[in-house]
Amino acid sequence: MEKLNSKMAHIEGTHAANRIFYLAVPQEALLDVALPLANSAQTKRGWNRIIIEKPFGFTSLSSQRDTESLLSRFEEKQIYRIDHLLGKDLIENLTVLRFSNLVFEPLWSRTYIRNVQVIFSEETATEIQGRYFGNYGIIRDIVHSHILQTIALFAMEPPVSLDGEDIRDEKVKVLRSIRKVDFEDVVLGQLKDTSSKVDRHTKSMTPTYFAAAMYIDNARWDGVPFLIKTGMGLMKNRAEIRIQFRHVPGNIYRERIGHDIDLDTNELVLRDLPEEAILLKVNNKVPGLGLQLDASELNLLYRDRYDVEVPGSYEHLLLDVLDGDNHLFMRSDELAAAWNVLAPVIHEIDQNRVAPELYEAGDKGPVNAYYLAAKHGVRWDDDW
Ligand SMILES: O=C1O[C@H](COP(=O)(O)O)[C@@H](O)[C@H](O)[C@H]1O
Repeated sequence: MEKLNSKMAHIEGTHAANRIFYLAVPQEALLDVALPLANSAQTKRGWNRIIIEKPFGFTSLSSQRDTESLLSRFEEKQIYRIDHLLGKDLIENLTVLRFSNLVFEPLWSRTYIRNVQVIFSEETATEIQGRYFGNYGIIRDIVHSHILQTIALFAMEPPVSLDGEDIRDEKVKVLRSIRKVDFEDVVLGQLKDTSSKVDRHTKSMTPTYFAAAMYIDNARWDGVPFLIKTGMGLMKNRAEIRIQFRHVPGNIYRERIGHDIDLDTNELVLRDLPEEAILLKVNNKVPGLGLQLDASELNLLYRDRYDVEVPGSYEHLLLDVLDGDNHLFMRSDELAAAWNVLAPVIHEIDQNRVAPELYEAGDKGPVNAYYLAAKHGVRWDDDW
């Protein structure tokens, strides 16, 4: 680190200079790199920021130890825990849509929302063959940061401003309000594969699929199920948030809808994959004589609306680091709160060697996820 410091000082010359250190190192090596760096490689002629790649700890305890050590050498505002999936436009749009349109924010609560679904699935299964995923699994890799941060941004109260700390203050309140997940409301899956590498992980029982029902115990979200499902090696790449609204009370068109009323409540879909779009399902009169209703969608397909190249999510987040905008990066208290949500689930899995349900590559994932959703009054809509 001293050599690194001299080398950088040589490049910087006599100019004022800021430094960003980007650490994509195994979690076990984090402190071995970060602490000497803090001692010997920081510039005194500008600011220093440190980017840390996930996973953010292996257990709640190891994460807490890492955080304490990091905070003994760095200030909180220097630390950027990066999860590139949070750099997707879908995530930023979540708050833009909600807080800059009058038509959404008044509906954003238990009064009008029946359930929320957060879905992230990937076709690829290559990642799970690597050492990292094989050891960490989908809960630490995707749920801990990506899914919980998405829920926090979705469910938070309006922040005082767009300042990173104001947004983080609201996110942490949501994370701290998530009820302890009931293990009955968890489905674990593992990709069935006959190749030797994956077979090794099959024996390790690392989950490659996770579905759960979560509840946020606060005044805004009391009783609203947040259904999450995420997995690798599934039938399609899919990243979306689906918001299903309640039934229209005393709907005078009930008879005209013609089929299952459950299918015909309004639904808002914010989608990143397979392609970026915002969809709103509304009931509409079928053209022609008579009065028959049909569920159609108002469709904002990005590729039709915008002729721009969407920057990669790393580009977005690295620019945020340069700008000192930390709202999409987990603060230490958010990290601890996220561990509090998931640590009991991870503990239960490890303690009782809970066997995941096996599923075929290219399939929809464990059938139990469908029972789980039904138990909470949700039907996964795989087609719309
Ligand atoms: O962070 C992660 O993201 C990738 C997916 O990233 P994308 O940019 O290809 O959408 C995922 O495969 C990996 O498991 C996870 O750690």
